[in-house]
Amino acid sequence: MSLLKVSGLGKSFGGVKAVDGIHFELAAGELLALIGPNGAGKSTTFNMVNGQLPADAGSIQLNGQELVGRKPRDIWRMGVGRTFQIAETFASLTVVENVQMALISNDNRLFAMWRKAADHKRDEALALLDQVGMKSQADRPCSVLAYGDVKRVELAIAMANAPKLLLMDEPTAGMAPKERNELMALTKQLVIDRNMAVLFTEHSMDVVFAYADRMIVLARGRLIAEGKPLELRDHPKVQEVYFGTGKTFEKKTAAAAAEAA
Ligand SMILES: Nc1ncnc2c1ncn2[C@@H]1O[C@H](COP(=O)(O)OP(=O)(O)OP(=O)(O)O)[C@@H](O)[C@H]1O
Repeated sequence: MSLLKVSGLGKSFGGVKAVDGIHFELAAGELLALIGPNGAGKSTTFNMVNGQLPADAGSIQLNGQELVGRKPRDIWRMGVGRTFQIAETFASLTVVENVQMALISNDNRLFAMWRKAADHKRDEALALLDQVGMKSQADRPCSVLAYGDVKRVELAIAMANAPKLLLMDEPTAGMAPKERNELMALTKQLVIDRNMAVLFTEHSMDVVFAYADRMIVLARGRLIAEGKPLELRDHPKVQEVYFGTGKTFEKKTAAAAAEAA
């Protein structure tokens, strides 16, 4: 059975059908890219999956349990996580303190306890940092980290809730190609090690082709294609929606095709 099953999902804003009856599934251990040009409905879909936006129509099931109609906090407790950027106020905390905060909040402990409990969950936080390669920088303030390292800490924070499904909205935005590849390779490793599913939006086709197990393509709220990235590369509808946006897929050269075979 799929971990996530989305059927007939729809949302309109005034007369605009932002998401128009889409269906897709996602299995544990899978990285699924959600792509599409600006205004295609990607953010609206994300916001319905984690409960920030109520759906007008359709169903979103996690392990057979309906998410539509539930509050974001309940959906988070059921195992749907989301990466959030470390807020400015948290930049003053150290790397390990940021992860401890996430663990404490997951335990529903009062924030007020924090000051008295600086060691609380430290070992657990260090174990999470180890998984993202940031244990050695645990006691540095987040404010001094390189951008790629901040992204790793954000991943560790998202892991504190042990999500079954992690939503990542443009995880590699603003990153240089090397950092981008490192972050996605790490994400893929976490997906495998934890048998977790990831749904991510991405503007870089290089990232999608290199790391996504499957991709779904939205255009004007409709799902126009679904499949393995390299199989969809030359799909006429996918070519069409990207045409003129500067993000057209390049046709594979004979040499590249031979290399991939
Ligand atoms: N709160 C809102 N109120 C009114 N219209 C909205 C709202 N949110 C989204 N829309 C409209 O719904 C459509 C889909 O928007 P959405 O943000 O989901 O697209 P997207 O694929 O995430 O785009 P981008 O890549 O630019 O972030 C667009 O036409 C957008 O203008």
